[in-house]
Amino acid sequence: MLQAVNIRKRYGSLEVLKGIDLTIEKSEIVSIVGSSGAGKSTLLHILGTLDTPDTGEVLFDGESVSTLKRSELAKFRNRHIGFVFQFHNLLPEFTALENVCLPAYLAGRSEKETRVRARELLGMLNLERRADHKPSEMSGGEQQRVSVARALINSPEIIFADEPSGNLDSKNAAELHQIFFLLRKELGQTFVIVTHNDQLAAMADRTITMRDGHILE
Ligand SMILES: Nc1ncnc2c1ncn2[C@@H]1O[C@H](COP(=O)(O)OP(=O)(O)OP(=O)(O)O)[C@@H](O)[C@H]1O
Repeated sequence: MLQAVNIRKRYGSLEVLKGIDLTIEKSEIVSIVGSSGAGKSTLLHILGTLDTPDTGEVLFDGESVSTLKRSELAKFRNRHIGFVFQFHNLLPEFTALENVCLPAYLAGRSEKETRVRARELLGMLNLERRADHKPSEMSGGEQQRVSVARALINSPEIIFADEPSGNLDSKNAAELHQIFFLLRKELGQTFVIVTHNDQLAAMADRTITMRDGHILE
């Protein structure tokens, strides 16, 4: 599904990624671990097309995204990729349901169909009773689950998560991790997750360890 070929990235004199090659298969849950500054988030942002490599290529289903223009890339990202970050980034003035629906509206999907799907996803994530609540009226774990529903609304091929449980207590973190595996079982969802959480890394199908801009075998 996803292939990265010889990805290099430099910030000034600092070479952050030093030739990364990796492949992600459909329905895999892959964790990326490594010490602070190893280049994990930089790699995730490049794989997720939020950032561009200096050299190398990212291919989705064999097609390179490096030739896409900025506007085409935004459209591609909206349709094919979901993101979950450490801080949920929900819009505070909107309800859970509205937050989940937004990426679908941006993709031009109908309001009626979107709201039905958003309610289904909120139900899967045990949030049906929170649909009309604003983020400030929900717990941290609930807010993060809403951001997972938002990431899923356009049925992306792949979800990239950067420290998704980094801001949660251990109970809510464990619940979120179970949800990733539930979504893989129910929807065949593919995940690439940067994490410092040993429990999540141990549960993943595959763990990629980074050190100093390289992947350790
Ligand atoms: N926009 C940027 N400009 C300059 N340097 C950057 C930029 N983004 C990242 N870096 C540097 O690149 C290196 C790798 O950063 P990155 O965030 O990818 O590491 P990480 O492995 O995700 O670390 P952490 O676990 O602490 O989040 C760090 O030294 C960081 O300071």
